[in-house]
Amino acid sequence: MSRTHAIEDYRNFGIMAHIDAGKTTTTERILYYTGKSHKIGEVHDGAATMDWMTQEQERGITITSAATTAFWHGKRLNIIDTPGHVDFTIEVERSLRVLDGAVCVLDGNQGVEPQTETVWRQADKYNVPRIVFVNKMDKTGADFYRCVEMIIDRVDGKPVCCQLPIGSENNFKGIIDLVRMKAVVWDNEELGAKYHDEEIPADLADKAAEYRGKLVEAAVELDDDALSNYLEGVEPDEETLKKLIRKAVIGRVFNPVFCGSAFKNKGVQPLLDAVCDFLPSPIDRGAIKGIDFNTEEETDRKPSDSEPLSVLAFKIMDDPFVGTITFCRVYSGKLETGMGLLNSTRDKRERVGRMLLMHANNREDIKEAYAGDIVALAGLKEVRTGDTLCDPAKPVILEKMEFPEPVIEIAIEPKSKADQEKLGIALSKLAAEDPSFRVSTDHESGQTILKGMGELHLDIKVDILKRTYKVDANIGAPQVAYRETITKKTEVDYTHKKQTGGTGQFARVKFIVEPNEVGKGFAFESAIVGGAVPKEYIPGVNKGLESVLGNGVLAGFPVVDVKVTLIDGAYHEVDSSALAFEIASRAAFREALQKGGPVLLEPIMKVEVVTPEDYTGSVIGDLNSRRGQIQGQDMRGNANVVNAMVPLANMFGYVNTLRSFSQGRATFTMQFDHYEQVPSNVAQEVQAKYA
Ligand SMILES: Nc1nc2c(ncn2[C@@H]2O[C@H](COP(=O)(O)OP(=O)(O)OP(=O)(O)O)[C@@H](O)[C@H]2O)c(=O)[nH]1
Repeated sequence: MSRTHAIEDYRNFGIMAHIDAGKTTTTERILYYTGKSHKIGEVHDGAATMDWMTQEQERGITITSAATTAFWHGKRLNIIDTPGHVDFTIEVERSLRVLDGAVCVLDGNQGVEPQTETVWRQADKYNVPRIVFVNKMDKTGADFYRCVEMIIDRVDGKPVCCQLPIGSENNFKGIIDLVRMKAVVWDNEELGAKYHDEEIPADLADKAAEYRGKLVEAAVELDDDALSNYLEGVEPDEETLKKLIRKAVIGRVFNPVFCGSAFKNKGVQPLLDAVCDFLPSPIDRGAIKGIDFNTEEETDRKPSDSEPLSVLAFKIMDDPFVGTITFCRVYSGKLETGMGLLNSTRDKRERVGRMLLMHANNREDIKEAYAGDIVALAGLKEVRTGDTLCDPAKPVILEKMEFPEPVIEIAIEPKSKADQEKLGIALSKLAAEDPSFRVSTDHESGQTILKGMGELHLDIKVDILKRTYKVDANIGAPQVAYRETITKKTEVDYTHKKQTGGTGQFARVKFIVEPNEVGKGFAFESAIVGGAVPKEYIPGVNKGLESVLGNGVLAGFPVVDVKVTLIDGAYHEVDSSALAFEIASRAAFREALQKGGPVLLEPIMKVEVVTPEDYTGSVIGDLNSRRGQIQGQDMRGNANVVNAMVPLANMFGYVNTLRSFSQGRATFTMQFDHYEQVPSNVAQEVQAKYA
């Protein structure tokens, strides 16, 4: 066996969108037209091929990213489904890492929505080239040109139209292809599989000429020859124009815009052509950066089969038939079944057992995979999302992923010993799959605490625990993940002395404890000169300090952004030990936190409410009563958009409140923004509740 497609003919791409913009429907159509899926699974039937898990189907949102391989006009497409819900941004980031390009799907009526903004910015962060598909052109109120404007206003994108819609709402018939200057019209049969070229309708000729002009002007900027020809009145031919657009996308100079209606089966095939023509191949993306496992020096891996093997695990899933499967992207080299690998992130050996290629409705066992491929490996022992797998003889660690801190937590109490065991196994699997989901044990109560990015995120985990793993448990109410810090610099001098029969314990430490920069966490430094505290006791000091970090003095929340400097101390030849220093440091640190003006910090969420004008007053009044700070208001179409910063503590159950006073017409999204000091009256309540 060898490669079926040259690496230049690969398109690893994702579809990103705000919830409900039509990602799943568009993906379904793509799979149908590429011939791998024989029945279109409508989302409202809950049968969409990309929606794998029951939980997702019931909720109608795509939670997990699955990767599917399809073929179109000689190109090999790996479609990586990215979830749109705000609680799962981590999944979006994770898939963005392994994409070479993306299609950003907009709802033609809603345009750029809050979550579109979020994923757009994430795509900026990972330098992902993208094209835009304005979907739902058949929907009442759909407005292609407004969507294009919103790409500029909302996300500072550079939209350039490559198509224009013909008709809209019920009369949406097809598109004008501005590259070929042809109309493309769909026949209403075979689910839109048939379509044909026509001349551009006379009433749209001027508009088409105007937008063609804009497209050509933007494109010729990318090439001196094309520009000078253009200035002399010679337009680029079709092939040249396509090349220039491709260059613009890959260099992230502008974002070509396409349109259609996935649901009404129009526009998807030209979108696939655009994916092939304009999105980058792995070669266009170049080498991936990494760190040499042995020398820790920077290195890279070129997208080539002849380079040493490097593979990134980006998604772990439990599959009912195969067990745990790990979705991986091969960046360089050749991967074969039976091969021994190094998980360089964890310094653990693995063996490639089964290797699968996922198609829309079947999975194919394969023996070999090449640079650029996205495959699923079954039976790996200990791989987590973000780990690198590589050739043990040429080990490399590819870029590490960063994950935000969870802001919400719930306690879970298994009902029986058997449930306790099932819970343990299930939690370790869930945590491996999703690094934004954490598990810890409460110091005092001994309860198991689940931590996540939002209410829905944890809801879904609990659902999986109960249904997939059959864990019977009591679940506590969701709680805010508070933190503690200090506001003042203090000095403490503490001596631990104990005489018990024979040898005693003696240790003295003197610390300066002060606020650290926000977000910098905890820092410890020893400024001891001379031998006031011998080196061998420093680890004891550190251990003592760290033992306090998980359990602050106000209400037992984690302590953050504190800096401790050891400036002096004393020891005793016989009675001192690391343990004595640990005890002294622990007590000293607690004393310093008490004296340092301790405060509680709470997560503040960025909230955006979209509401019909009639309810704007109630929305604002309600947000104010939730300690919200209104940041601004503006109009989107005929709806009012209210932006606010609101403490997470006051956002529980907001979805129901909003729904009831707006008759279900207002919607909202929120995401974590920053931690902020809790006002003192509220802090007292929190302390009373937790302390
Ligand atoms: N009118 C119209 N409705 C569409 C179109 N595309 C999708 N829809 C509908 O919009 C709803 C959401 O579509 P999905 O494909 O599930 O959207 P999604 O972006 O995958 O949603 P999540 O997976 O929940 O993020 C469904 O009811 C679709 O039938 C379209 O082109 N026109």
